[in-house]
Amino acid sequence: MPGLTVAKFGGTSVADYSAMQRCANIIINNPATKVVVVSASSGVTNKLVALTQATTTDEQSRLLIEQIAEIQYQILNKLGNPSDVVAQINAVLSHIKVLVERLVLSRSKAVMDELLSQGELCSSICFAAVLRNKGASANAFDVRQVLRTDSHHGRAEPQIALIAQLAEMHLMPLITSQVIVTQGFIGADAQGATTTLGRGGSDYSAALLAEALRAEAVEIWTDVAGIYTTDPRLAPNAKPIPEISFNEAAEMATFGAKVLHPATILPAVRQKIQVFVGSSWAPEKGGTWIRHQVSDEPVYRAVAVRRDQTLLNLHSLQMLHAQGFLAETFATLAKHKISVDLITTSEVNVSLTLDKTGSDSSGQGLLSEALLQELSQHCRVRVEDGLALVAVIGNKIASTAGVCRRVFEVLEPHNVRMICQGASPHNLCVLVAETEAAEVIRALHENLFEL
Ligand SMILES: Nc1ncnc2c1ncn2[C@@H]1O[C@H](COP(=O)(O)OP(=O)(O)O)[C@@H](O)[C@H]1O
Ligand SMILES: N[C@@H](CC(=O)OP(=O)(O)O)C(=O)O
Repeated sequence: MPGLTVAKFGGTSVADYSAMQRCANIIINNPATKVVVVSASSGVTNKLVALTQATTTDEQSRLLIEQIAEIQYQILNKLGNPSDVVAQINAVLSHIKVLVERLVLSRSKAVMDELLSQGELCSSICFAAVLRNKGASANAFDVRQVLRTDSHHGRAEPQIALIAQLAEMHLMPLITSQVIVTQGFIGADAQGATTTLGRGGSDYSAALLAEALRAEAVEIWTDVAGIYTTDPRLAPNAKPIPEISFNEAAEMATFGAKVLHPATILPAVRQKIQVFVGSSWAPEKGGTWIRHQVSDEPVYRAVAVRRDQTLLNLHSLQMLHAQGFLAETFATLAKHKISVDLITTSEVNVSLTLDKTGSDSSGQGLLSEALLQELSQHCRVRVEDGLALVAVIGNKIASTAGVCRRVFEVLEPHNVRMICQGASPHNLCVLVAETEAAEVIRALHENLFEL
């Protein structure tokens, strides 16, 4: 649809009534916004994840459900408790209780996904009501009617062609006359079972819907005024980036800039849809435009960090002058649905880090006992945790002289476990102890952006 904007509001932006009001003003001020994608109110998905854990006691579950209800009731109270909206929220809250009981009987991943989806269902119902309260014609819409995925619960794969067809059929006719408020993060498989796209997946949902509806722009409204040269919480001197290319933004997201989910960029790249990132607290501050082509492509664009990294070190004498060791290793990892991130090799060792991007919504670890046992059959396996991947992101990094010197001069006091450079023109990354990551980020940011 020409001129259409899809706007996504993250958890902090729809945390409570006043946050929702700020977002409603943003929507009302831009008549091009016809589709609104919301995350669960801040903290709700974490509480739902806690409810899925086998270790959570009945008493803890009761408290968690009470806290989730309290977040919704505070919003409803400020709205004057409209009876239809209260009834819808109560129905969701009752369903949460039913799902928690069902999980006690069977720890099914399908039930877990359905439970996790309830946060987004609540926030979309409340947010549509906030918009109506301000005079807008707005309704909540169940995204599961259009966001078709496979059945890989916890990390479902969207089915692009079907999403386009379903959106054309069910969503397009609605947006000619009203604003549709729908859920990020969740979808449904061919049987109608609820699925989730992995933690932080609402940005991805917004981009998928924008692609399906052939929108002109996607807006990601969050709690920072755009993408910064590094996480402003880590380095107070981080600067906002007014414009950035798809490639650079994708690298930043992949390497841990939490402000954007890594998969968000894919639909935008496919359809050349520009993406805006801004602050719902201060929309007047502007933000970052992510575009296909940008006027400036500096060598150093940003520094990002991805925490909670696992290094897998595989040692085997069979590797020496032999063929097939890596093929066998990767086949085993693929069988266990693990994708490898970084890799370095020596004569008898391979070190690799695991890709946790869009990791399973249930928060379960990637390395299962079965996988480790299978790998141990053909090599010695050592697992190192507590690591963080720090990435310098920019352009022509691999072909610019002096980059390594500027990066390594600040790394001197730190033990670097692994270095990857050269595979991509857009990054240079180092693996360091998680406890040193913040210091490494600050030092790199100072050296590359503040001098
Ligand atoms: N390079 C960066 N630029 C801006 N924010 C960043 C960057 N890296 C990490 N962040 C963090 O991302 C946060 C926003 O992401 P998130 O909390 O997932 O938002 P939301 O709940 O709106 O989806 C910011 O508060 C900021 O701390
Ligand atoms: N609520 C989901 C999806 C999401 O994207 O949230 P947020 O936009 O707040 O990161 C989560 O917490 O993972």
